[in-house]
Amino acid sequence: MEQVIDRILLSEEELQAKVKELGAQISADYEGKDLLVVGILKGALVFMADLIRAIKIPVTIDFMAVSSYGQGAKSSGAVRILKDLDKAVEDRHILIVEDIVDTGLTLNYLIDNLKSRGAASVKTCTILDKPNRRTIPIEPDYNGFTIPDEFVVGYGLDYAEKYRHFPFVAVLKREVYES
Ligand SMILES: O=P(O)(O)OC[C@H]1O[C@H](OP(=O)(O)OP(=O)(O)O)[C@H](O)[C@@H]1O
Ligand code: HPA
Ligand SMILES: [Mg+2]
Repeated sequence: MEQVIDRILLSEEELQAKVKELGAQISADYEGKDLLVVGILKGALVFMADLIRAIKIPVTIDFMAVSSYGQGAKSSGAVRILKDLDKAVEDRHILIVEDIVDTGLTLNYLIDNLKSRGAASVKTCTILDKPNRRTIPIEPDYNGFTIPDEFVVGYGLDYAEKYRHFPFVAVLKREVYES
């Protein structure tokens, strides 16, 4: 299994400590507000599960699934909604939870989409940020780690749907996705 890994970038311990910090910050910022946490499937699954347990105020959760990467390591450029929210979000404070902001395409699309539905506010939280790859100038409101421009897997992130279950974040060997 580990033959596909070039190196571990973030250990399980580092990730868990950062999630606790983010949860505390979000709990303080949204104190007294009605917060809807929206996880973006599938990548955000693992981070979302940890983050909501680190948030100490009442929240409700929902999910969307969008896809721009498909099977490969490159974005196709177009965002598609594969699964929409269950309920209307008018007048709700929304926190979008992502695993990574890369080109910014997905997050930019989601922010516009949810604002156009009349949300009271839309903020974003990601565990990883890869700013060198940005094509749309957008910054997450809450970010765990800024990482270099390398393809990473684990903690929810996949390559061709594999490796999401690694409890750490690792750089994939180039030969895995360039072969
Ligand atoms: O900033 P961007 O360039 O838009 O890239 C980030 C998005 O790409 C990945 O999703 P993907 O389409 O691979 O779906 P997945 O979450 O199911 O893996 C990732 O989970 C983010 O949602
Ligand atoms: O580095 C990455 N790894 C996995 N999925 C991704 N989606 C955008 N960037 C990445
Ligand atoms: Mg993916």
